Amino acid sequence: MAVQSTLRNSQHPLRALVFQLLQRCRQRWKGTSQSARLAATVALTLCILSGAVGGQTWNKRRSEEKAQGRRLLRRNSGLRGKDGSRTIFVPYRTATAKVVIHPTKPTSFDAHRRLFLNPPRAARLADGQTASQVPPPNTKPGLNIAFLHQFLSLLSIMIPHWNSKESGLLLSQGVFLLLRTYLSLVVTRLDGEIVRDLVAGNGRNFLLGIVKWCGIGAFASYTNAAIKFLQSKVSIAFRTRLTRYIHDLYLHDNLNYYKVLNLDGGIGQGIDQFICNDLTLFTTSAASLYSSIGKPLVDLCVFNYQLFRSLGPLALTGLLANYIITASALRRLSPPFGKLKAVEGRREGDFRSLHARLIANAEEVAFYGGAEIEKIFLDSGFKDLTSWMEGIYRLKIRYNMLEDFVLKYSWSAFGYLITSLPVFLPEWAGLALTPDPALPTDPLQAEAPSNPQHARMQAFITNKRLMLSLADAGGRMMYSLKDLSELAGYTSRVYTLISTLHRVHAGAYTPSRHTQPEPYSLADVHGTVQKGYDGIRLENCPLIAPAPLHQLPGALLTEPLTFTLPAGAHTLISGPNGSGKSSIARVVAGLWPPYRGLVSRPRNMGADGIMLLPQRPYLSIGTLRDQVIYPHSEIDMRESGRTDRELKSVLEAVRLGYLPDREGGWDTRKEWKDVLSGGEKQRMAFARLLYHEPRFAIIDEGTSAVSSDVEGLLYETCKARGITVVIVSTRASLKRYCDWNLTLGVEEDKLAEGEGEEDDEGQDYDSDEEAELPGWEFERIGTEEERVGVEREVQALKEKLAKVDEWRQRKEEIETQLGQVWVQGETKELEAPGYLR
Ligand SMILES: Nc1ncnc2c1ncn2[C@@H]1O[C@H](COP(=O)(O)OP(=O)(O)OP(=O)(O)O)[C@@H](O)[C@H]1O
Repeated sequence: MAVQSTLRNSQHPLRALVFQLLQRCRQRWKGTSQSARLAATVALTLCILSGAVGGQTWNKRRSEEKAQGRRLLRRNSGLRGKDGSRTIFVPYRTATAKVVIHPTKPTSFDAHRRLFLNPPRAARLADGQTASQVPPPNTKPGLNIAFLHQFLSLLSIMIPHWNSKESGLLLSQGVFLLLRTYLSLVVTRLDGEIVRDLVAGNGRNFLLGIVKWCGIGAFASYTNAAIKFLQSKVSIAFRTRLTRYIHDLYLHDNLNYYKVLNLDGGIGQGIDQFICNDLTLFTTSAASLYSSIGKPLVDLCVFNYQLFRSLGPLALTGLLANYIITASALRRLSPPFGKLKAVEGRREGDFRSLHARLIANAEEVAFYGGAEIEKIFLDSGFKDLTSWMEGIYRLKIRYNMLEDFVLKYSWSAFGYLITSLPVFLPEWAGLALTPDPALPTDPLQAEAPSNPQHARMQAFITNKRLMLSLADAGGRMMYSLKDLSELAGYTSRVYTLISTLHRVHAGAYTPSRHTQPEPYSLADVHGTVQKGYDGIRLENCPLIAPAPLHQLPGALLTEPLTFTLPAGAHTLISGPNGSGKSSIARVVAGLWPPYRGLVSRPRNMGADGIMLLPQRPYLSIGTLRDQVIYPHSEIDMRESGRTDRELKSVLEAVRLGYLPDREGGWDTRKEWKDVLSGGEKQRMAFARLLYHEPRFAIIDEGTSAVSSDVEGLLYETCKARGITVVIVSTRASLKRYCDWNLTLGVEEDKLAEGEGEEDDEGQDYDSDEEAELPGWEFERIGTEEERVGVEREVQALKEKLAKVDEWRQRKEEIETQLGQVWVQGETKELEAPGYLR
């Protein structure tokens, strides 16, 4: 009995609890009166009845919802709630599943901005100066305070309230994790008992032990499966929260999706890699962290305690010293996994964007036959990625060798040493040597082995298993440290994405203290945008093409513009290529910031406001109907009371009335950008214009691929529907549809002729720097001056035409003279010229 483990002395707490509860219920039932039992029966009957009625109502509502879901799914549509939420239906197995999406509240963005744009000084680590660079570029992803801050900031998005779904999932996972540790303990004890009974030749107890083993095994398997399931659920829940948050911020009305790529430039072009890949890796890693660190931590505490009881304080001290020494050695020798993972993510993103580029421009590349060169680009992108990954694997070899040796072999050798303590040094062994008389007697105690050999065997097996479990827990803990470093890398990527989006959203481009912003950089924006003006107005507004990175200065394109377009002032914006015509549309749409001056425009985009048709026609995914009503969805269309019949008349107005029949109806889904021709795409853009009927429309080269007979019809139809058109084009012939002409890129000398006139309008051309810039002219089409000019031109042409007969006669004379020379040559060969002789 000297080395008998005390594990067998403690009563099963679960068994005791169940027993106690059953006892209490039995006593209560016996003590209740007849009337109380009657009341309970009536209450139970009522419960069953109301449950049945409720169930029926629920079932009816559910089948109605299912039918509605199927209908809406077919139409690519959904429902909109009063609180701004959207209910959509997605295919799920053979039916549909209802998904309610609540938009992120603006106040949540405001609350989070502090976390993402102004982290505590300690969390910035490398650079406390640069406020607009969060995290600063030289902060290395790794296990440091910055990581803690970044992770907690992301956690506040992933678990917004203590009573959210994610907290519930984590709690249930925690319960299962504890249960698994408890079951491991039970298995450990059972293992010792089975071996003991086997060695003692106690067949009945041995078989009983095997049956118990199988029962516990089944339960443990369920527990393991439940833990994995809950881990995946947590990962998906985290990903859903973060993805929706990022989508709300990215696709905000503030046009962050354009600005983050074209103005900020902080995260390059690979934002899709951040959202689709890095976010998944981060959430998977974060969800597994809970079980991969939580479980070993609990195991370590419980198993250490059991070993302490079994093997004594010396063993515990040895174990703890072993952990501390090996953990610090591994940490010191481990490569910077966080940083390596972050760079790998960026290279993956670069490679992915090369493919995305090829997909988007497949036709153009095919026309040029550019497969070879594109392959070189792709191969070199892939080479960059693989050479980086090979570097990581090379670094890992050394570390994995060390890790394997330490965690598998040196730890088990150490374990044998520890478990041998009671054998070789019984006086150092644990509390098992002095059984506590106060402990309740185990029912199996009676069967405790009387043979010290068997007892020693049992204790050894139990302790060995405990040591193995402990080594396993410790090993997992060490592996988790590596996972933690990788998580730091993913965290840094996701945090960088969200902080950049917040920076773009808030326009937080303040220069660092004691420094001046670069002129015309994003920190030097002083213009004003006035929304709600019934027209388009620019006042002293220079056109500046932003630099690809927000710290750099932008490029001035023209002198400051001043013009006003009220309703009905149809205008042509013309000028040479690259003079900044489309840039005016960008400034008005809010894509580019107003660096100086004032920009006024209607408040709404679309109906009763302003609409801009881009130079490259865009066709969205979805049905044919979705192409006409874009950017409306079918929900918006139905809510505004529009019908398919109206859509048909809109298509007829742009000479596309044949499309619904040709394509098989309004609900047909196709890759429309490949189905429609260039001219059809442009006419579809006009169909959208006629559907939305804005007050103002800026049409950028909107009819360059449309046949000339339809071109006039499109503009005239727009004007007839009360849309004020602003045509951006290099073709002066479009003047005929306009009343005003804004010409950009006007030569300096031509501008000088009208300088006095411009000065009267109060424009400022004094600056030497600005005087070198191309100028502009804004004039009315069809003025007296222009009419006289055109008449003079016509007169000149008439005079030239009158001379045509005279010139024709002269031409004939010359031809006759030349013919004579040739006739001479027919009879007698012409002599060679003198210089050849
Ligand atoms: N996103 C951008 N970032 C930086 N510069 C840009 C950007 N977009 C355009 N530019 C530059 O701004 C200048 C004006 O471009 P814009 O597209 O307004 O010219 P445009 O007059 O419309 O030309 P085109 O007649 O060829 O369409 C060009 O030199 C162009 O290189």
